[in-house]
Amino acid sequence: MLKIQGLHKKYGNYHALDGLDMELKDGALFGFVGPNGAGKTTTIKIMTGLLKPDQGTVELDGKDMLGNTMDLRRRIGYVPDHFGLYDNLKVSEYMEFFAACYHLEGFEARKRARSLLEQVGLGDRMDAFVDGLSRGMQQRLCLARALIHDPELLIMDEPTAGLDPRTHLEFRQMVWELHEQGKTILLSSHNLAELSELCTDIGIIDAGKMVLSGSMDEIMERIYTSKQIIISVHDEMEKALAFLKESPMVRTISICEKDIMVGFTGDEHRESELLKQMIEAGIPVRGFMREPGSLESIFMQITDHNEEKVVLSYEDESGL
Ligand SMILES: Nc1ncnc2c1ncn2[C@@H]1O[C@H](COP(=O)(O)OP(=O)(O)OP(=O)(O)O)[C@@H](O)[C@H]1O
Repeated sequence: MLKIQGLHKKYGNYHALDGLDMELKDGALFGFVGPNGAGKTTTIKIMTGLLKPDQGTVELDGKDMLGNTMDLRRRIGYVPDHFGLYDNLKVSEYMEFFAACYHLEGFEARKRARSLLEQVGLGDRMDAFVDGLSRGMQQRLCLARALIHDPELLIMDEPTAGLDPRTHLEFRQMVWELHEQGKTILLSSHNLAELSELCTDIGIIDAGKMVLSGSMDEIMERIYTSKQIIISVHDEMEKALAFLKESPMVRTISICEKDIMVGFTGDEHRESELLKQMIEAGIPVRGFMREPGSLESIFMQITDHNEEKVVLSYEDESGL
């Protein structure tokens, strides 16, 4: 649906986006994750036509959008990180104001506003003033506003920042329902754990570049296979090493104290095959396990610039 290629954006001498590529598939619930200052908001502002990049393309269904921001805005609903609400309006007036921006007026506008407000749980707040709403309610109002023109793609920048746990949970439920109803959704956050439970796809941005992206299943598989297998054998170390060198799925072998660390490209099934073959070859295996690791630990490694980037080196080698 949305394809971004080679985005560059500088603020003065600071390179906020440095050749960012990104693809958002039709129907995806995409988690756009990165540490503070990684370039999420800058990317989102370019996607929504609010900021011009120095270089790069943004296409929606194969059509260039940078020169066609009116079309872009018709097809996208945007919830910014700062709500920018008009405090002195009533909730219903606020919704009707935005409906009018999309040429929706009168009965149709009121009907659509009421239906959206009910959907986000603000049906009983039509006559309340916007500035009297709690932060969670203002967030939901912003969401209703972003849906007023029934956009195909909904983009939300850090939507859960500052929400208490209960409101947070309700918000996630709402996002999930919108996704079930067929909306393509992009949510940004610096909290990977939060998005990994909700999203179908994840893109991790760091220092203005997309460093890892794909469906949750693909990413979990990559993470799993990027972890080494730790094998310990009773004596017979040489025999074990000779065997492993011949195994086609073994990518790297190193020795750490008495353990053999094996970079292995196979899945869980292949992993148990390897163990079986080692035992059948008469190697006295005492221990055999994958290194523990999680999406969160990989995120920390990717975004900690002092550490080796495990997933990236794996990606480079495997060509995935
Ligand atoms: N208008 C601006 N002028 C100068 N620098 C800017 C401007 N907007 C953003 N930046 C800088 O560009 C970098 C990327 O900012 P951006 O807001 O896109 O990151 P982000 O990933 O959304 O961060 P956060 O999670 O903190 O909101 C940051 O270092 C930020 O300080």
